[in-house]
Amino acid sequence: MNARPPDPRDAPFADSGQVLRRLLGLARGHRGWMAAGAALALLSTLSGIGLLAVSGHFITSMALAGASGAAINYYTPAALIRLLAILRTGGRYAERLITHEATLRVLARLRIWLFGRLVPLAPAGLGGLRSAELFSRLRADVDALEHAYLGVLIPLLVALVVTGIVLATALLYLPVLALWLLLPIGLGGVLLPRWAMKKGAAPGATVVECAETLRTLAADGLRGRAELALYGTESAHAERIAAATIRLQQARRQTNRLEAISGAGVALAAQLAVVGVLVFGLPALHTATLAPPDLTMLVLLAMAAFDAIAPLPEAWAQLGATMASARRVFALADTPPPVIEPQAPSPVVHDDGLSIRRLRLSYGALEPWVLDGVDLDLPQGHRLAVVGPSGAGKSSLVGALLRLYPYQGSITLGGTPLDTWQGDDVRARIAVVDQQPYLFDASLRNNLCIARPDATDEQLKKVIVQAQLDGYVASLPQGLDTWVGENGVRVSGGEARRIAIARALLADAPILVLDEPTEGLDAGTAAQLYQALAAAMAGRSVLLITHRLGGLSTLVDEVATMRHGRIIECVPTAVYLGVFSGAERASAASPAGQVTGI
Ligand SMILES: Nc1ncnc2c1ncn2[C@@H]1O[C@H](COP(=O)(O)OP(=O)(O)OP(=O)(O)O)[C@@H](O)[C@H]1O
Repeated sequence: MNARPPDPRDAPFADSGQVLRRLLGLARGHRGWMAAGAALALLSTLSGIGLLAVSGHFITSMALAGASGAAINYYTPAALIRLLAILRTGGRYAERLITHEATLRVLARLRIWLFGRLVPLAPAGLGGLRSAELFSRLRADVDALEHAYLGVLIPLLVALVVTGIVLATALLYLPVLALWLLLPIGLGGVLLPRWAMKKGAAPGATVVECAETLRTLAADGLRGRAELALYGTESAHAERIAAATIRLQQARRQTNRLEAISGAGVALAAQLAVVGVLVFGLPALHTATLAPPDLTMLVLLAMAAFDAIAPLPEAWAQLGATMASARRVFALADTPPPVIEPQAPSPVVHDDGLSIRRLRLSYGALEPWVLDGVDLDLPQGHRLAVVGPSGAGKSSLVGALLRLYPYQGSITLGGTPLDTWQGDDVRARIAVVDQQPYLFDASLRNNLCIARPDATDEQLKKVIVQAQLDGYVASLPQGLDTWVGENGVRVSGGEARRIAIARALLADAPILVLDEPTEGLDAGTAAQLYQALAAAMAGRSVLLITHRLGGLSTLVDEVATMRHGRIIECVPTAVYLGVFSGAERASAASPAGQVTGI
């Protein structure tokens, strides 16, 4: 139950064919769009090639007819040229529309799929990844996967069909030419792409890795810009960005060099093909085994074949980066959830008594136990404070209660083990105000309504008063429609905490867990808040985690002291506050003096 979550960055190298097949599997439901896009790409390419070949043939025939004075039928080829021109232009337009529609649909599906796989991993399974890295996988890596369809599958299909047609035509007119063409086609269409793919794998993966490092450094630098400026370390941070940029540039230079070499290689192969047509075609003209218009047509067809082959080496060189992105996405998606949902969840009970026995929790296989045998009871309707020095494990206890982290020992809710509950059912019965509550970049109303999307104005008003926020909201010109900014930058720490308390109260859960709810509040507001919470939670359970002793007796019946991941005593609040003076108790609970009176 307490296995260390695997680090997604240690993903084993999976073979590219498997990765591509898995990507295609995820495109299920949009394969019709993908097939239509591929069919249109073929139609427009073949129309273009047909246009070249028919025009060349027609112009040569006209020239010969003009020279010899013979009459030829020019209506049919002229009509065919017009038709092919329309098909090429219209086909190209429709191809762009449909292939992009297909790509966007597949990417949207991939993103939703990946997000769905991430949800059960949070927070325990994502501990090794920073938010910028996660964002990078959800956005940049998923976006890079479009190359698999637009840059690899379609060009490969088009090149296969086109070279097949060109070889078949050559075979029909001049079999020896078909044999010769195998050489430049093999060079430009098979050897160069293989070489480019092999050489492009390492720099491609470096490009992806450096781009992620740069995004992470930029995001970190922006978030921590005040600290960097304060300690004068902007230049050190800038140097790390510069180092990552240089590595990225070097890798890009390598991929560009590969593209240039393979582009030159394909151009050379195209020349070889044309030379071959002339070398074998001209003698055939003399022996009249080939007509002059057919020779023109074969020259143009050979050139057209290389228009289809030209994108292959570059596509294969970029495949390294695409595969690196795909592997990172799959490695993340395949991380097993650290907290496993039960196969047959227990039915929801209506007794909300919590009982904790021999609870142990660590944040990784090699990490120490931060909870090491906690025994604690919170019967229905009771209110308990857990106090103790910083690092004692108080917040970790909340993580275990919410089934956010795997644990050993037992926690029962209404007599039923918590690990037989669905995580969502547990979280519907326990509302939490976190130590660092997160506020979304949205209005105050939106931030509150996360707990209850259909909350009425009356319900909102009630919890705002209970959380001692009414004065603050009344002072806002836009009231509940006030924007709180990214992670609540436009509200103070104390206001953010009270918004989180109002949000938790709105959830109307039978158990309320408050982690340092009075942090950032003055003594008067804190005392009023405790009073209001005591009234709001009458008959329901409260678990309060705090360093501050002031006003405790208003809210809680008992105080449990935690030290080194264990509850060392649990006594009625009056006893706790009465036996020793506040100062003596503070030093008893925390050698560092972190448990304080307000
Ligand atoms: N996500 C995490 N990953 C690894 N270690 C963690 C994590 N969260 C907490 N810890 C460690 O667990 C120990 C207990 O932390 P916890 O936050 O539970 O203590 P606390 O009693 O709530 O402290 P405070 O009063 O300062 O909030 C600490 O040593 C901390 O470093």
